Amino acid sequence: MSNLSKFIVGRLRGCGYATKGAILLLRTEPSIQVQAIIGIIMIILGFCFEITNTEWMLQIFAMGLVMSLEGLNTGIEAIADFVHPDFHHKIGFIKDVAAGAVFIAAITAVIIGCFIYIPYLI
Ligand SMILES: Nc1ncnc2c1ncn2[C@@H]1O[C@H](COP(=O)(O)OP(=O)(O)OP(=O)(O)O)[C@@H](O)[C@H]1O
Repeated sequence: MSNLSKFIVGRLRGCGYATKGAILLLRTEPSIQVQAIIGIIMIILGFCFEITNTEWMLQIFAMGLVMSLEGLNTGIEAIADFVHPDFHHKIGFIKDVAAGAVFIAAITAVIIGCFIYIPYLI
């Protein structure tokens, strides 16, 4: 197999693992499930209010940002529990800052949502 073929097969395999991970997140993580439901509601609202292409881009970007950070947060929590299952203040710090990153993204998404939808409502 040539280097190019090996590269392409490797990347395709990587995409397969990543898809499996995304499905695993959606099937097992309540936070991601809630975010996915909110995302579906926002998509329906987007069609109802006929938002512009730029607004769609911002909305989809905000949703992707929150859900991808939630996935990273889940991974960090899993690593923390694996390397140190017992109580430790550093594990608490690690989990708190990872959750804090999701919170910042969620606040950002809410602000973007307000900028998009409030003008349609007033
Ligand atoms: N091993 C630990 N040592 C110290 N503090 C911890 C530990 N495990 C959890 N905590 C504290 O409890 C909080 C919640 O942790 P937990 O792992 O339950 O996260 P969670 O956000 O409830 O995750 P999920 O609901 O996705 O399982 C952490 O942010 C941290 O402050």
